[in-house]
Amino acid sequence: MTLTDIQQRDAQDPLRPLRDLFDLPPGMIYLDGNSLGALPRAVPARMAEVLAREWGRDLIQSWNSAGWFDLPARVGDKIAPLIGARAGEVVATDTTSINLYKALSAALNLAAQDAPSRRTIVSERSNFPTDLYIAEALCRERGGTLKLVESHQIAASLGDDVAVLMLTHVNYRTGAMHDMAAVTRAAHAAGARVVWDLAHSAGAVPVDLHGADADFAVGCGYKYLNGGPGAPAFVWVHPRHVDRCWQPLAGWWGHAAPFAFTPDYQPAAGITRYQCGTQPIVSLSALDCALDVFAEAEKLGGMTALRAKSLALTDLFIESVEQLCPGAFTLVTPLEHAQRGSQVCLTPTEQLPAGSAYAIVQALIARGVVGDFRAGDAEQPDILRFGFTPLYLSYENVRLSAQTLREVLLNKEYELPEFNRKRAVT
Ligand SMILES: Cc1ncc(COP(=O)(O)O)c(C=O)c1O
Ligand SMILES: Nc1c(O)cccc1C(=O)C[C@H](N)C(=O)O
Repeated sequence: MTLTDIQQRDAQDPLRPLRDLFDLPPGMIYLDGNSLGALPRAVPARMAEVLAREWGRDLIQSWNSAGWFDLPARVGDKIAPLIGARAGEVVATDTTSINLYKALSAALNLAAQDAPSRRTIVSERSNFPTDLYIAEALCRERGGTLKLVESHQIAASLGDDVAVLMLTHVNYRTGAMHDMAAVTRAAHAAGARVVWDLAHSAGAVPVDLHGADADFAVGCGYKYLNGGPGAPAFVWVHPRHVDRCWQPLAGWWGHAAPFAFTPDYQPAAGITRYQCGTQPIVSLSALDCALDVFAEAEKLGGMTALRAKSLALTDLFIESVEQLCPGAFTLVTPLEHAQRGSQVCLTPTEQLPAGSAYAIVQALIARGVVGDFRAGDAEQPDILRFGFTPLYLSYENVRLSAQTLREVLLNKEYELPEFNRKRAVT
């Protein structure tokens, strides 16, 4: 595809107006919205209002007058249509790790009621570590077993000991996406329930939790939902399960009558019981405001249009890297659209020095193309990871990123010492 073709595609892009809703540094091509979403332009003014008026002037009254107390549910209602949930079924609260603890624990509680011999949690070895750590801790606490398998072994691993299958919909290192409906169907047929981590899906790919008949889901607020660093996460539980048991962090925000201050715990009906304690209202307000971008996106075709553009962007990046950096990288992300999230991951071939992935990413960042690096081990290769947020990226951005990658390789910039110094966050 020529530059003129690419520019024509941008000119015809129906989602083009959405880019103006973001405040991105001039000259930067931001390919890391899968780790920390960009700042929506409306957020700073909203934050100033929250600080000056809601906190500064109205103080304690804002719990009622500014609706602070209901904010987790209101933000949840904005997330619900992006993940195929209904109004009143989602709360924005706590972190993904904490919500996972609550959801997994509740799923184990359901199994303890329905089929007490089922005490195993199955997950993928390549799942994001926090998911595995939380599952491991829960199993230690409750005497269950965590069984880790490869992707192709999931169906075969669902024996009659399995209570829960815990999966991340889009893998953080490879960008590979599960068929949520098919996997959920297989798990249910085997007598297990499924907890889905939507960290790399919510706001990036269409998700239909009800359509897939999922059981539990959690996800991040700071990635494709653009809620800002440390933004609250979210949790959803299917209505058939939600009132059947407590979740373990039964704090007062999940009580049926929190201001009755009774000594005993009575869980609130529905997803409210998945709240624990006082929420970070300033952060929640930023996420609340950031989600308005998706209301604008809805007018232009919503998640279906965003998905079409995301696939076109990742296709163009894959094609451009093949053309401009021939033989330099192996594609880690699946080529098949149905199996691809909204990111492209590459690993260097033997054409490049071993261990050069980190330095290549740093050299790209120095040139204004921001992706990230994920370390590998004996089984998994080092990875250059590029997230493509269709809300604010253009086709020209994509071509320019591949051209910049070519220049980094031609100039051997990965050899420079300043790009080989490892920082704490990669
Ligand atoms: C799949 C997945 N789950 C969870 C998390 C993060 O969880 P938390 O928000 O608790 O740090 C991430 C990324 O940080 C992730 O990629
Ligand atoms: N959650 C993060 C953090 O607290 C600091 C730095 C990066 C992150 C990330 O989002 C990592 C991310 N989940 C990943 O997919 O690698």
